[in-house]
Amino acid sequence: MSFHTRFAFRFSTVIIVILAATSAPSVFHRLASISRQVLPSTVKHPSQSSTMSSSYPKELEVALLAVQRASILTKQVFHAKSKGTLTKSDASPVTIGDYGAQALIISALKHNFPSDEIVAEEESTDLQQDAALKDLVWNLVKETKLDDPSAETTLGGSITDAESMLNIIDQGNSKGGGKGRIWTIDPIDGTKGFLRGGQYAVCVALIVDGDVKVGVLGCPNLPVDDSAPLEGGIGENQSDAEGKGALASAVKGEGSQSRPLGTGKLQTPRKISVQSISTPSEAAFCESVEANHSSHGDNAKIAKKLDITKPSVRMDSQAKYFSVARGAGDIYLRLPVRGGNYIEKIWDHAAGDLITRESGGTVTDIRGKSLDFSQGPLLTGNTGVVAAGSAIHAQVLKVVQEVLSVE
Ligand SMILES: Nc1ncnc2c1ncn2[C@@H]1O[C@H](COP(=O)(O)O)[C@@H](OP(=O)(O)O)[C@H]1O
Ligand SMILES: [Mg+2]
Ligand SMILES: [Mg+2]
Ligand SMILES: [Mg+2]
Repeated sequence: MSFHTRFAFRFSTVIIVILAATSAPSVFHRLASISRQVLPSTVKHPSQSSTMSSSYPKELEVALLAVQRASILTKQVFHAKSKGTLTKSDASPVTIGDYGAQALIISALKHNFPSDEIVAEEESTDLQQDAALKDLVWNLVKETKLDDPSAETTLGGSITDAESMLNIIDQGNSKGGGKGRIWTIDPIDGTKGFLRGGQYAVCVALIVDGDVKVGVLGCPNLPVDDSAPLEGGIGENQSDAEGKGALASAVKGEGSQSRPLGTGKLQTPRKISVQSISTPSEAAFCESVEANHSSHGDNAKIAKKLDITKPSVRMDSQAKYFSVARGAGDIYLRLPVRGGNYIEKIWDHAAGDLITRESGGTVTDIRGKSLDFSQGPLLTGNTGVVAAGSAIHAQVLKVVQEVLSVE
């Protein structure tokens, strides 16, 4: 790094620390006031909520609270001018928000379920080599708390110092697989969306013997209102202003729910379900903003063949799964880019896949196979994703296969 680059970086580091310190109270205040205005009914304590009847009550409660707490951290970074961005070896971005959220989530999971394994997206190597960035992440992590002390006690696992934080980030290094209890974490899914002020999601799922049992998605920039129309555009005007911030969850066999994201006690959840359209021509469909993550051209051909007239809605992250699951969108296509050989990662899909299926949707790859989370960190057995309401999925898949010439 040249002296000038180093100076510029240090300078931006100082600015972000100041911004984080000065903006945090107002962000908290604003969030508290949002939850008072929009969310009148709060549950008394998470353990008394509807998570009680679940077959994974503790797992669901901890995952919900962990996502909620990590989202407080990501929202602070979202509002900061400089987000402490590094470029990883695969040329993708990672920010102090990704590292901080991962540290907080892993500490809660390890505290509550010490023998479970974790497959998480980030690792601390780049952070170890950058003391300024590490301090920045540590400052965020140590300051971020839910505003309900009993929820903080439930999460537990407070991190003592920056070095332990690095160690905790790297506890998400399990190789995954088809045996035992494995959590998968995407601390910020849609980092590119996060950086450009669009949609992003904090994602946690529990996989047991290869099968997703619990899924939670925190989407700070999605509307609280499940019936709000899908927002288009690439997201410059998407934000976590009043009325935004939604938390989706599902437990296998028990349906799926949405609730306001909040900052402390879990809010009362509502059941969600896909929209009951029976013909794809009425569908609203969503796709990645990034053209190299999913083939926009093939999506357009498929939409045309299905007589879909509404323009596709482009949004980043697993917010797409959540949108289909609550009936705001109807179809999410993630089609392999021609000539590419990308293999999808489990943390980009586990929570969204379960939430969509538990909402009455069907999720397969382009061959009609269910997503297989038992193969390690990668979805090596699958190509692409076709998610839609069960009533229209077969018709959509047929056209996907025609357009992509899938045998
Ligand atoms: N060439 C590629 N094809 C498909 N997905 C890709 C990709 N490169 C990166 N991704 C994944 O796409 C995710 C974002 O998805 P979307 O485009 O739906 O927002 C990224 O998650 P992260 O942002 O967590 O890194 C990343 O894992
Ligand atoms: Mg990433
Ligand atoms: Mg991701
Ligand atoms: Mg990510």
